[in-house]
Amino acid sequence: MRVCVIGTGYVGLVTGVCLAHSGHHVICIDNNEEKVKLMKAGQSPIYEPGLSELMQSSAQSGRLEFSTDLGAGVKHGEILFIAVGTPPLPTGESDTRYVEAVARGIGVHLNGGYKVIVNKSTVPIGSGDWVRRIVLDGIEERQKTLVTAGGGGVPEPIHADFDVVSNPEFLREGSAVYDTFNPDRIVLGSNSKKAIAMMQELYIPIVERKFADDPSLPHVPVVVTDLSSAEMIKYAANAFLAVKISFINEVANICDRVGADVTQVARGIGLDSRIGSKFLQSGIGWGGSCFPKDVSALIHTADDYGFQTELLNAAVHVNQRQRVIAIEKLQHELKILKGKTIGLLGLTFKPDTDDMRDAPSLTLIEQLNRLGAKVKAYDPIVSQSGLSHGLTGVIIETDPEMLADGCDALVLVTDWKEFLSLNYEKMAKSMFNKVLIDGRNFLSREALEEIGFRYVGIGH
Ligand SMILES: NC(=O)C1=CN([C@@H]2O[C@H](COP(=O)(O)OP(=O)(O)OC[C@H]3O[C@@H](n4cnc5c(N)ncnc54)[C@H](O)[C@@H]3O)[C@@H](O)[C@H]2O)C=CC1
Ligand SMILES: O=C(O)[C@H]1O[C@H](OP(=O)(O)OP(=O)(O)OC[C@H]2O[C@@H](n3ccc(=O)[nH]c3=O)[C@H](O)[C@@H]2O)[C@H](O)[C@@H](O)[C@@H]1O
Repeated sequence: MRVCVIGTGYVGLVTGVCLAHSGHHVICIDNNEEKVKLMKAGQSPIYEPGLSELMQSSAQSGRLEFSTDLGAGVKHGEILFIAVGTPPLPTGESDTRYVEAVARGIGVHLNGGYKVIVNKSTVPIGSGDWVRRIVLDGIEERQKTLVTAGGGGVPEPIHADFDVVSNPEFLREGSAVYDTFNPDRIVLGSNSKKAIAMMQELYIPIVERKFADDPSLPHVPVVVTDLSSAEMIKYAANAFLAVKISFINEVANICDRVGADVTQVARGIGLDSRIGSKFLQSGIGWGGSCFPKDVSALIHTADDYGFQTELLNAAVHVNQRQRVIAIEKLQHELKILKGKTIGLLGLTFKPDTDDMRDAPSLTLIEQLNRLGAKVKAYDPIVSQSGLSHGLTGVIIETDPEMLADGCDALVLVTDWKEFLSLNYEKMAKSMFNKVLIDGRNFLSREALEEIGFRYVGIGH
């Protein structure tokens, strides 16, 4: 099928590349010229395992193109994906201005045959109908320009036939390509049978697990709903996962006090199939570009209807406290932090991504600076990129041993695999105090204690 994906962030680029790999003809549109130039040259603007290889092979096959020309993209696609960002406003609401600009742009360029317009971006509940209206506004805008250009004559009315579908995305950064080819479900929300049928056809290779790790698994379930329910599924899924992490973090804090080990507790409860073992890893709190913004947006939506969320507010509150738990632990070990040097192992909000949006490391840097500590950091991706990533108040070291040099404590912030095999013995030798706060319960307490580290986990 012919597909146009508008917005080439994590979601748009991965969607476009994976659909092209599935055999569709895809044009990816972005209004950032630098990004498009990079992608045309075969380079991925984001770090995502496996993406560059797939991007290059799809481009070579002629099924994947990149452009800044929205008009060309709209003309090409039978299915038009809106995949631009919906960042949080200071109020917690979702900023839908980029979606609005794209929907209007689609309307301005729409002409001819039937199109399915897909909301892939995470958008507030009710946005499907709103997008429809904005597209109609765009069509009207174009109609007016035709009247003006026609010098007063009556131009032909623009023929534009389209439906809107909500198709929320559930991929995780760091495993986005894997998640796209191995989804737990595909959600399609629309009141148009024709649009749903086209979306089902588009996803046949993925539903039939053509590129899955285990092609013998049953087909991927497709959940067909109305527009609002599909939009709600996205928010409810992220909110549930955030609540689950806040829950285990609360349990970890109790473990710390009573002397239990949260990693053993998580295993013990996670084997109950009603609970499940995933997303029970306690640590220094959830972050990233989506959990914080989506939970806030859902709280805000409820508030718009005069409904006060209790559980979601508590999950956010627990998370805010958790994001400074490493500071409490450092103060407990080192007492005064003013003048001390703290080394952060990892900066990104999770491993295998270069994304720094709402990363817990940012809270730590800010708080440590406020308390007068000197902050250094090493991150496998951020340190290599040579870019500052807009970070202030932190010295970026180029290797873990330089990071440890002169430190009073190390804090493991991101569970990058390479941190499992660092030369901690050598690192300990150049530290003033051998304290290691393991913010992800990731390293071996026994091995580190043997080297002489004072190891402090989170409820562990
Ligand atoms: N990042 C993630 O892992 C996930 C994100 N989502 C949702 O997907 C949406 C996109 O998220 P990301 O990919 O992280 O976004 P992003 O912020 O990384 O990328 C958005 C892209 O859209 C482009 N753009 C903005 N306005 C445009 C316009 N008028 N025309 C063409 N391109 C335009 C930007 O240049 C940028 O490349 C958001 O709603 C997000 O909540 C959903 C699931 C996972
Ligand atoms: O809407 C989105 O953008 C995406 O948000 C999350 O994906 P992502 O933010 O990439 O990362 P996660 O792996 O979910 O981790 C989010 C945060 O929770 C933390 N986390 C995760 C799991 C866990 O057990 N404990 C824990 O603290 C991570 O360290 C990270 O800070 C969801 O997992 C995706 O399904 C969703 O599509």
